[in-house]
This record gives sequence, C-alpha cells and structure tokens, in this order.
Amino acid sequence: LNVNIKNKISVQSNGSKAPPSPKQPFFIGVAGGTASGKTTVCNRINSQFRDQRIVIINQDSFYHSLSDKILQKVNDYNFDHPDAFDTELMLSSVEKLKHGQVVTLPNYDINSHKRIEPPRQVHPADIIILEGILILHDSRVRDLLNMKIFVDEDSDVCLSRRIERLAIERGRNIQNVLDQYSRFVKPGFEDFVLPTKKYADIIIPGGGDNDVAIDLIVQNIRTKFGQHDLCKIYPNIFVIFSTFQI
Ligand SMILES: [N-]=[N+]=N[C@@H]1[C@H](O)[C@@H](CO)O[C@H]1n1ccc(=O)[nH]c1=O
Repeated sequence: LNVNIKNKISVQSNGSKAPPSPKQPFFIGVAGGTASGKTTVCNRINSQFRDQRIVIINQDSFYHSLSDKILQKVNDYNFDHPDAFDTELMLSSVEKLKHGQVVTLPNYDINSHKRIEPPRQVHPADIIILEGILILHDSRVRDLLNMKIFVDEDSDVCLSRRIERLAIERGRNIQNVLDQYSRFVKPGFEDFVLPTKKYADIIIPGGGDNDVAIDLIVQNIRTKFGQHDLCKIYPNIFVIFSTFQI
C-alpha cells in the first residue's frame, strides 16, 4: 500500500510543493434536447455515489419569471432561447458553490411560469451536476465545468416523450404541445442546443439507457475523486513528502 501511495503522490505532486487546496466541488454539466434523457443520466450518476454529497441543479430553476403581460400570450413566448434564462444568477450561484458558500436558488414553477416560494437552499457538495438544455451555451458556464456531457437522443424519441409527458401526464392540449414544438422547441434545439454538442467531453447516444456510457462516466469521476480523496485522507503524508522534497 505504501508503494502505491508513494507512486500516487509522486504522480500527484509534479513539482507542486504546496499541500492541496481545500477540495473544490467537481462540476458536471449535462446538456441536450428537452426529453433527451438528461434527468435520467443525472439520477443514474447520482445513484452511484453514496459516500459523496451530490447536488443536481436544474437550469430550468433559472427561468425568468414571466410578467402578467407576457403570461397573457404565453403561447407566443420562447422558453427555448438562451435569453429565457437568468444566466447571470446561475453563474453567480455556481461561483458561490465553488467557493464553499450556501446559495439560495429560485424555485421556478413550470405550470405557472413563475418563481414561487420557498426558494431552494443548496449547500456546497462534493459533486455538483448542472442539468439543462442550454447548460453548455455560455462559455463562462462551460469554463466552470470539470466534465461536459451532451445527451444525444433522436428527435422523434424526444418528441414522443414530450407528448407523453406534457399531454398525457400533465393534461396539456396536444395541438398546443405540437405547435410549441414546431415554433420554439425544434428551432431552439437546432439553433442553440445542438451547436453546443461540440463542447462536450462525452456525448451519450441513447441518453439514460446507455449503461456503458454511464459506467465510464462514473469510473472517470471516481478516479478524479481518487486524487481528491487521497489529499483528504492522507493530508499529513503530503506535508511529509513535500518536507523531504525540500
Ligand atoms: N416550451 N417548451 N419547452 C420548454 C423547454 O424546452 C423545456 C426546458 O426544460 O421546458 C419547457 N418549458 C420551460 C418553462 C416553462 O415555463 N414552460 C415550458 O414548457
């Protein structure tokens, strides 16, 4: 075990003398079309980590509240455009979490299209997953992510899931769902979501059903955590090693 630890540290401390900084959260971005399987991917990753604290933050929480004026013509509102989101608030929230601060996130209600009470308190965690159709759109958000995932599902599968979810489960008028899809969701996917695929580190074909992809992602996070945990579990060895080095 000693040899193993020593090797790990020698790999770890490539010339860096200072003991490791307090562990920052590991940020994962999960983007992709609506109903592509993003939430399933997030939940399956979440279920693989019991000894780490994981928080999932939905980009949908950051939708701007709609004024009553816009609400009167909500069918003409484009929820699939980047400007529909309060990205500045999302950025400031992520920055705070990165520095170990507790944040208060808005609680957006998709039925009333408004932020409702109470807001959501989010405490810093070991792994923070940001999930949403346009998570990879803003370069400032991308720069904060340690891992960028794009969930790639066929559009017809996404549409059929969306009809099932919105019309069957939530009782929305199917014509209304199809109109919104052709006016906003499909063009929004092609203009804004699909172009962010090129920024992904990992593209998951078949979304949440892709066991191999999920396992590879979980293993990769574990190795990253391995490094992190080593610092956490053996901090004193780091000090000893760096003393000898000096
Ligand atoms: N319209 N439409 N689709 C958007 C978008 O594709 C999806 C993003 O998760 O949520 C949908 N969305 C978001 C906020 C809202 O108030 N209503 C709504 O339908």
